[in-house]
Amino acid sequence: MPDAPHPTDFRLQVRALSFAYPGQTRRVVDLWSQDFGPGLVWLRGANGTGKSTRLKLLAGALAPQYGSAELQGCDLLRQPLDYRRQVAFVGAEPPPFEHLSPSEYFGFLSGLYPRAAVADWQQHIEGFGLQPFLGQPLRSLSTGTQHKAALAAALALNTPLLLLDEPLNALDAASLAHLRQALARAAEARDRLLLLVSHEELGVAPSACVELSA
Ligand SMILES: Nc1ncnc2c1ncn2[C@@H]1O[C@H](COP(=O)(O)OP(=O)(O)OP(=O)(O)O)[C@@H](O)[C@H]1O
Repeated sequence: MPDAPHPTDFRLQVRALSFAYPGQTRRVVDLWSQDFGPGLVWLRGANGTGKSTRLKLLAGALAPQYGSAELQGCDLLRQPLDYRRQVAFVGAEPPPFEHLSPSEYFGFLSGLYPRAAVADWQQHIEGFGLQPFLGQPLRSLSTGTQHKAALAAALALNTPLLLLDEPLNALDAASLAHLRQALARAAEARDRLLLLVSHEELGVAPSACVELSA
């Protein structure tokens, strides 16, 4: 008889998720079904295979025309607030709320996400060298510094699902080393998933790779 699932086990089920951008007939994501367990999963594929679009769909930032996803028993479409409280996403765009400083940005988000941890935020501030920028509006910071602030905040929210789009891009050596430590920890986790898209080598062993074909 199979073991009963452990209460902390992680589960994301994607079912027939389908999406075409407005005004286009071609579906960039077409009936995508996939089961994900915990750890660090690398979503790979050639340019234009819809990797970024898939992360945005799973983040709830784009609405699918068909299909859905279930995260820890919460349905993306039927329970959107409960679902989104379990997801953090860092895309290619600068973080929203550009008038806020990194400290205010994390303070705002930590009120929305139940597992956000100030101690983790401080550890990522240090790892990404963000101390000098904590009080400055995000919009006044360089693109790389904004990206690091977004990564630090997303990592410190400790959501069951963390989605990162090209997180290694444009990072200085010390920040890259810090992010790689975080990726290595994510690969060991049993109660959460870090799903990432990267054209760069990760520098750590992922738990699994998902290869998309054109
Ligand atoms: N906002 C948008 N409006 C219309 N089409 C879009 C939009 N964003 C992406 N696309 C199109 O959707 C397709 C998939 O794009 P997406 O960025 O998801 O692919 P990707 O696999 O992440 O690509 P890459 O490896 O180049 O980053 C592409 O053909 C792209 O031109």
